Amino acid sequence: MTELLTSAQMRAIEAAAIASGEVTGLDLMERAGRGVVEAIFEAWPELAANRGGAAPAPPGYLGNEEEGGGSFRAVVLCGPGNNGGDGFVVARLLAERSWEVEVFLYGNPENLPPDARVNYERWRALGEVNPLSGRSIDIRRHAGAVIIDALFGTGLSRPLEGAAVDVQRFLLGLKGRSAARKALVAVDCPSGLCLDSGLPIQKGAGAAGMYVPAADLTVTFQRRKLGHVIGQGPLYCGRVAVVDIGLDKAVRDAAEGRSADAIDPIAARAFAREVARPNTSGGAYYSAPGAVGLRKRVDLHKYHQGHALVLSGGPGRGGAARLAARGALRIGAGLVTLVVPHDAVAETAARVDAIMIREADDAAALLDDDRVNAVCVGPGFGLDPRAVSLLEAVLDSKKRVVLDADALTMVGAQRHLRAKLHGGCVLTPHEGEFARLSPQAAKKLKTTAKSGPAYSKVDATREVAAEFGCTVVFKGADTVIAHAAGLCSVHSAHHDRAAPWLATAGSGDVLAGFIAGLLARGFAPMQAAETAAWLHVECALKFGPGLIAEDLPEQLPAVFRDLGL
Ligand SMILES: NC(=O)C1=CN([C@@H]2O[C@H](COP(=O)(O)OP(=O)(O)OC[C@H]3O[C@@H](n4cnc5c(N)ncnc54)[C@H](O)[C@@H]3O)[C@@H](O)[C@H]2O)[C@@H](O)CC1
Ligand SMILES: [K+]
Repeated sequence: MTELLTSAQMRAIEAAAIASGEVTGLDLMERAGRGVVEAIFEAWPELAANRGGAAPAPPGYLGNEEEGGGSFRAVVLCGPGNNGGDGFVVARLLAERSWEVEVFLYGNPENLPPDARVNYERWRALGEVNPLSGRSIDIRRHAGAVIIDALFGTGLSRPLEGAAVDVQRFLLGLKGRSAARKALVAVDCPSGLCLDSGLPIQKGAGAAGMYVPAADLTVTFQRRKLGHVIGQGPLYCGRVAVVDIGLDKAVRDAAEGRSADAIDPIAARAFAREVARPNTSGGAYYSAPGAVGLRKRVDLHKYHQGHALVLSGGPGRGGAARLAARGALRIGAGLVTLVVPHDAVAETAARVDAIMIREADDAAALLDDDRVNAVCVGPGFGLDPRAVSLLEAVLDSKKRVVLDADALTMVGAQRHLRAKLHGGCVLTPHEGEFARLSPQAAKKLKTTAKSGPAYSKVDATREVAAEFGCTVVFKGADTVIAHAAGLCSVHSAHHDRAAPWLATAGSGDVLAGFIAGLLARGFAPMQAAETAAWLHVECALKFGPGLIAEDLPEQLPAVFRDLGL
């Protein structure tokens, strides 16, 4: 798990590091610019060929063809703040490697903040700075160039205007004509994108994302920001490289609440974390939540691995619950029982073997049984009065429960059910279900952001988790998981974890079953949700294209083997 920072958190961490005397702003800017250059060479090794990166470059000239190349070209677009400052560093470092570098500045050099100003002057010793305008960048002259977007980073607070918009349009015009430019590299983020939400900051609705050209590579510093992994961020950012600028300790101190006064306010707000490979060590034992991991202890029999109930709908509607039950069993619950209405028993019995079946009339007795320690309710469940009273009984039992699909619809519509939610509940809405749970939060999320930081999926998920007092898993390619107390994780299924074929009927039912199975095994709700979200994508990646929901639980054995279980 690594921290995902907001812009304010990053600023405070930088400020605290500078205030501590450990580092100066100029050092950080130099490391940032150097990191961008190194990330470019890592992404396109052929670009590192100029001078082989070895000989110190003589300053004061550009594009010396005789000095071993000099044919690489960069256009650096610098903005009015420290993001622009990073751009001047990049320009200098590339020029020192004999690149032809052309630099444009949006704004008045007199108004640059001090560190950016220093780097502006250092660049001026090497080359010119042109005022930025849409026309100033000639598409033909810059064919084949690497374009560095250093206009705005974490400081973006309002929509782009004037020449900045012209330039964005120009860059967008290049889209699809890959021969025209070598690459678009964004410093910290593609300018116009809000790094707290992954949403473009823009003037009007309808123009969604119009002025944020998608980068091929985004180079950010120390940690990914939320905007890199949620909303439209992953689409705009391209590949994201994270460069160490020496603030690792400062980030960890802040996240763990060890910081000096300057960072206290952010330590109080929980840091968001990125969901990573789950912990596989330790025993999972349902009576001892906390000491958990995916590895099963050899000395425990099936009752010690928990017993999950999955509530099913009526005849012809049990497929979703069966998928969830299969998921719960495969992920390691010791026992899984499908609870089905009387008239659906025969149909269900014809479809399952290792999963037990009980009639819905027995639900009360099952919910009274202490060995039953997790419930999954919602997939294919129905919305009729029988469903409502069963859901009520489940919530009254205070057992850990995953609420999905129809259960979310009922909770969204009925206040008295909502009042029964508790800390052991995990809600797993997709976008439509989320809007039923909280129309206000969904509306805010859909409103065009005219100023930064924009309201984000993390804000929305945290808000609903706090309001309902439970864990909320807001699904999507960016899955956000929030705990009532504010703890929050993001699982971003993009780039090397992109699994678009997960968007298939029943895949959410399997996820609900995975979470229920892990709850049965003794995982705490937040941990069950994080681990299930990771494994769900892992199963999809393992199977690949052509996946249908039934395939997901069947990939778990191979995934577990890969984890060394
Ligand atoms: N502070 C530091 O020590 C470091 C900062 N770094 C860089 O600095 C960036 C943040 O710098 P800044 O805080 O100066 O912010 P930016 O450079 O992102 O933005 C500059 C300024 O532009 C103004 N602005 C915002 N939206 C605008 C708009 N639409 N049109 C015109 N002006 C607008 C704001 O006043 C903002 O302060 C990071 O993204 C990163 O690239 C890195 O160099 C690492 C070290
Ligand atoms: K930028």
